[in-house]
Amino acid sequence: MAAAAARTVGSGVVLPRSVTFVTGNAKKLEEVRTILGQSIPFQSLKLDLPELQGEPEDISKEKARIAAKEVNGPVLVEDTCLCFNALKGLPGTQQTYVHASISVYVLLFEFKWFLQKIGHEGLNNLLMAYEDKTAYAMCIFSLALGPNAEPMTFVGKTQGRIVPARGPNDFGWDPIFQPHGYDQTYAEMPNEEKHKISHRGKALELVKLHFAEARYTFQTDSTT
Ligand SMILES: O=c1nc[nH]c2c1ncn2[C@H]1C[C@H](O)[C@@H](COP(=O)(O)OP(=O)(O)OP(=O)(O)O)O1
Ligand SMILES: [Mg+2]
Repeated sequence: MAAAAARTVGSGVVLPRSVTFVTGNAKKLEEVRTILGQSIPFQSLKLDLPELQGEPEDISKEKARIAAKEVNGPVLVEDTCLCFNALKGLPGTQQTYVHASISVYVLLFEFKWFLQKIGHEGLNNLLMAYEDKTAYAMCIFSLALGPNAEPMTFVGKTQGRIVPARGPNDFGWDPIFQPHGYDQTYAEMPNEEKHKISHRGKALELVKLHFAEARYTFQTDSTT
């Protein structure tokens, strides 16, 4: 996971200032604020980072590199994707992965544009011909301690399935994702419930753990 983590664990590394969480997505920021609470001092910056392509982990790391240069300081970014386990030959997707040993294709969407284009119903329709409606939500946070530091990544995954939309429509594909073991969609769940089991909640637990171990201190602590 974190290449630089070993170097920082227990060392109390001094950072020039608190970490900036960079995102253009207000709902993400709201969730990150709620989940992190007072555990990590951070400020936020609204910046539309480029929608990159490639392996999810590389996308997230590259976002962090770009953001760290912009901010010229420590940054945290994240990239989220929804991955359908059994969907072949979808036109126009960015990535097609062969999954494990069985030749099931996993399609990774950049949902920002995809969801906007075809909507919740469209996403359900894509799976109409397939028995396998399973999917997973994946969130990859990248932490770069500065513009020249190699980003560390923290991955959270939640398994579930794609269902016809239920619940409030105020965050992306929340209404069509029903996590395994629950009879509610993300959108129907109370926020605290979602955060306990969500891709973002899990990834942020790892981020918190890293901060607890690394014991960063900040030269100018501009906690907002
Ligand atoms: O928990 C979530 N529940 C439902 N939908 C979600 C969630 N998390 C991200 N999403 C949506 C937002 C965007 O349509 C796409 C991810 O794209 P992604 O590039 O990571 O987000 P973004 O461009 O909106 O913000 P950013 O500036 O941080 O890149 O999935
Ligand atoms: Mg984005």
